[in-house]
Amino acid sequence: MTSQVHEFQAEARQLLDLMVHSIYSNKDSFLRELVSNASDALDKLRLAGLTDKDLDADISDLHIRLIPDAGARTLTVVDNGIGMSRDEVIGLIGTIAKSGTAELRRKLAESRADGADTAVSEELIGQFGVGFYSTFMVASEVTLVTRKAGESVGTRWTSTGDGTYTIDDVADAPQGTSITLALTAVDEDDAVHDYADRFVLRGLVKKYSDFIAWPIRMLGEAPEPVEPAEGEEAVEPVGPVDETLNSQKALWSKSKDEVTPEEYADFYRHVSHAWDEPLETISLHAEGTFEYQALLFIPTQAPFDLFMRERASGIHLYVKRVFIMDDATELMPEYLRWVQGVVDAADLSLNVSREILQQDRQIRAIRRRLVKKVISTVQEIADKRPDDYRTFWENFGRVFKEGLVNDADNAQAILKASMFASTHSETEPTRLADYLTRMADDQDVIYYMTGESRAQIVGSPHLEAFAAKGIEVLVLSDPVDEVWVGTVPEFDGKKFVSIAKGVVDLDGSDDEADSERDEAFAPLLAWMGEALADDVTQVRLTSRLTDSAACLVGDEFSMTPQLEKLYRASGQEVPRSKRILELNPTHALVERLNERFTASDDHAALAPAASLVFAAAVLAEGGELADPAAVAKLIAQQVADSLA
Ligand SMILES: Nc1ncnc2c1ncn2[C@@H]1O[C@H](COP(=O)(O)OP(=O)(O)OP(=O)(O)O)[C@@H](O)[C@H]1O
Repeated sequence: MTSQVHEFQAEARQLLDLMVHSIYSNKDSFLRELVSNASDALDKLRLAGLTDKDLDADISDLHIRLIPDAGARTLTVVDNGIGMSRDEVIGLIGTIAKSGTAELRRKLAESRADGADTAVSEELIGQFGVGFYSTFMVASEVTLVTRKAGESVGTRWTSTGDGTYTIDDVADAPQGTSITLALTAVDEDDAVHDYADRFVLRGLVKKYSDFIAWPIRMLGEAPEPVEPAEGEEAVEPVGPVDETLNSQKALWSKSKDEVTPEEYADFYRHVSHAWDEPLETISLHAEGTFEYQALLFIPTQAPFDLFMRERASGIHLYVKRVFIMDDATELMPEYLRWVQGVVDAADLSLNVSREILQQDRQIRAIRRRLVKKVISTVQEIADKRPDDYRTFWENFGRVFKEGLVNDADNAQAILKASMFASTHSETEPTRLADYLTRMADDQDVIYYMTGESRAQIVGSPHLEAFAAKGIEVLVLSDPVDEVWVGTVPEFDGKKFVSIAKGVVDLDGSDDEADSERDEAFAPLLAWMGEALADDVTQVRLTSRLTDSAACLVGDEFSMTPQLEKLYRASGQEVPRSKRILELNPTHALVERLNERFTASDDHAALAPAASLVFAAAVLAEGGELADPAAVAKLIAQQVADSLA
């Protein structure tokens, strides 16, 4: 195929544009990205070499090489790794194939609207990770030459970072990938350093990529020619010597006090392809039956694709320092999918397959231990670093809570490390332990209400008497909350009780007065139960209301309307369940209804009022009316009558 000019995909073009005009403060990071990609490519080739005996590729001396050229002002980063086919180059480099692209597009549009101010672009780069494109922060033109292991023809890709790139075939490309940057002018004020300078490169590799497992080599400066001493023969000039710039030490095999926080942070960015700082680093060295080392990170920022179905695990699996796979989902449950890092197991085969991993006893044991460690670390952050914990919770809380549904064994530990909005404070969520300390002596359960939003829950009539009596109620408005409250019965021996279900007795009952009142209302309640039989199972009195006339409650085991809605949204058939209509006997509307009911036998005349009481209860909790038009008609009629 001949030379072809292609256009970048729209998102890729916008991202590139952001890079070319970058005000991102850390320009040096382009090198970390290139080395990281090269290292991944070497990992992949070694693995392919181990598993595919027929692969025609040389894996004898896998390495990365930096070739600075001060005269030409270029820097070339070469690896002899897996390389890319022509289609892969177009697919991987010309487009952003990552999930979360829609989100990226939205953010890019926002950043344009804001005139791409620094904060937006830093945040965007931090969350999305721009990888290869970061080269355009320091290069006016980038040329990539690559040949995939096992293929005979290579590909050249060139772009100046405007809207297009050029693709050519290259007959004699060496296996692997070489990326040449035509460097822009040095601008110390803008943090663009001299990337053709060996001294600068040595420093950057040491700083960002020291732990990379493959050697990163560079030819040193040619030694000054030695003048022969008088009478001696001229010394043969020696060429420059190859240096290895990194120590190649696997950070996960070191103990925590041997590694600096910066080294951990750079390693985190390498494994996660993220650009933020780790919020916490967990290092585990297990000996005994199953020997393994793990180095895990809790990120500061949530990645774009946290909620995408196809998001893989962030755990890289190694066996005795050999990279095996970068998405070992078997090692971390889905609700901890934001954990990034490395697990290096000593006793697995290098050829281990996914199927084997799924059944492996050792993997299961490691996973159990890692899960407990991650949860206890979250709890420690919660106990000791409230600000960091808030950051964590805002980013990952909703996902973390999925564990309450999926990991019964750890549910109590997850609850302990979680926080929940409550009526105690509008802005500050509460830990459950704190809720317990605020409970009155005679309260022995934890009250909660689920709903679609805080506003809807707090405005619902069910909460009235709780608010009036100052009883704290958890305000649970994430979809996952609807589900976990059905599976986790209690915390610390205290039952979770929905204030929208079952019977509530908050008026400190005076039994005699109650039974008189019940008698007085009984005929009305029975009649209303029949009149509204299509919509409710029963009509009864309640003490949970103070201002409203009526509300709807489920029985203790029924689904909430929100949960029904969630099921329907996920395509499952659920019958619309009827609930109980509760009336507030101290409300004028209910009192008058009863007076009219007892005064006349023409009960049918009260049917519209009964229907409206029910409709108002549905609306008050933010629900949807089955027949809004009919209700609107009823209202019009009743208002007209009252104005007559
Ligand atoms: N040196 C290389 N050898 C082989 N493939 C490469 C190389 N550099 C990049 N690639 C391929 O191109 C893809 C895109 O690279 P890029 O750096 O843009 O993103 P990334 O590394 O996948 O993720 P991130 O943007 O989060 O860093 C890589 O995933 C890899 O498949």
